[in-house]
Amino acid sequence: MESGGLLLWALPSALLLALLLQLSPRLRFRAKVLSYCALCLMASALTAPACLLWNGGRTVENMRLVCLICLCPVHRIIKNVVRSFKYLYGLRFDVKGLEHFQVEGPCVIVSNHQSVLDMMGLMEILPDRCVQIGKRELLYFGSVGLIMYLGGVIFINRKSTSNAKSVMSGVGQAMTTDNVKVWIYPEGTRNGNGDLLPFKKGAFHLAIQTQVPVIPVVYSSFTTFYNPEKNLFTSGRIRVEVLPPIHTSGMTATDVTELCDTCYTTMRETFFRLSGTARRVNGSTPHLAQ
Ligand SMILES: CCCCCCCC/C=C\CCCCCCCC(=O)SCCNC(=O)CCNC(=O)[C@H](O)C(C)(C)COP(=O)(O)OP(=O)(O)OC[C@H]1O[C@@H](n2cnc3c(N)ncnc32)[C@H](O)[C@@H]1OP(=O)(O)O
Ligand SMILES: CCCCCCCCCCCCCCCC(=O)OC[C@@H](O)COP(=O)(O)O
Repeated sequence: MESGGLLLWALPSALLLALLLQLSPRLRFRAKVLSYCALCLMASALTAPACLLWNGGRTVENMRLVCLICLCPVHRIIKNVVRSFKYLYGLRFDVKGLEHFQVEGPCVIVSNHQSVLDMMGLMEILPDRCVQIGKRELLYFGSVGLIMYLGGVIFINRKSTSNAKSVMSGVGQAMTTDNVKVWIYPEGTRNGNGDLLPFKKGAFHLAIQTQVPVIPVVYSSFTTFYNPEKNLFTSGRIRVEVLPPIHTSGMTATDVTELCDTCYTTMRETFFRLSGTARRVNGSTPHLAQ
């Protein structure tokens, strides 16, 4: 019989999979990360048509759509969908300093970047009218690329500094004319080793060129609950702090390095404080040591 045959195969296969997952921590870790990717892909595929229908294309307004599903007046679809993921993975965010986002007009937000899980931390506190800078390759991640495109993410080619610089100077103009905030990960890549990488300078050039404040945001280290080397992915608590804005009015291109160093030092100290880790053995600051 059809259903009998199905049961004959499906049941032992499911049991075997459960046993394998139980036996192999690596497999368990991979399965959990894969489930996160699949969730992102699926949620994006379901959300993209709503964004397209509502606003007819790419706009920062997609971040604050009326939620058609629950009919709440000011729900922001992408933000709220991603915010719900944390319950599935048992993650909690303790956020401090949200009042610092209350600046008039545009600003550059800089934060540390540890893993793909950062998307949850980003959406947890994302202010209105804020777009992110992302690597161009993300555009090709299927429906996730599409939802990022629709949400207004600005894609840069990291391999070409001149291309990235010209894209970012276009961003500067849009920021002031359209009153848009920009979120940048100044480390330029993910880094989960319990410290910050040296900062790239694009974010600080942008802030000075447009004379807007820089607002640093720091997420505590994920290493206690998420560590690919140790196949660790459990529930956990993330401390988040939005730091006071650093104003750039009057600064010129010669101040970029100093602004970058100030942000780096402040964020690194905050990172260690939030993570409950002491400074690295000799307390060296790789960025300043270069
Ligand atoms: C509904 C369900 C949905 C579920 C799914 C979830 C969807 C969620 C939706 C939406 C969330 C989206 C989230 C996206 C997240 C993406 C994350 C990433 O992809 S992170 C990687 C890419 N981001 C960056 O790389 C930015 C930071 N990078 C920079 O700013 C760099 O500075 C860059 C690329 C512009 C250049 O990088 P260089 O590697 O060449 O290094 P340098 O040292 O910074 O620059 C070289 C020289 O050029 C000067 N320079 C840089 N920028 C300049 C400028 N604008 N003007 C003049 N000079 C500049 C610098 O001063 C430096 O010169 P001197 O060494 O100081 O002499
Ligand atoms: C159809 C093809 C499907 C391919 C797999 C889809 C995987 C979906 C993953 C969803 C993750 C959500 C967004 C991730 C953003 C992110 O964190 O990207 C990493 C980059 O910032 C830094 O890149 P890197 O230099 O590689 O560290």
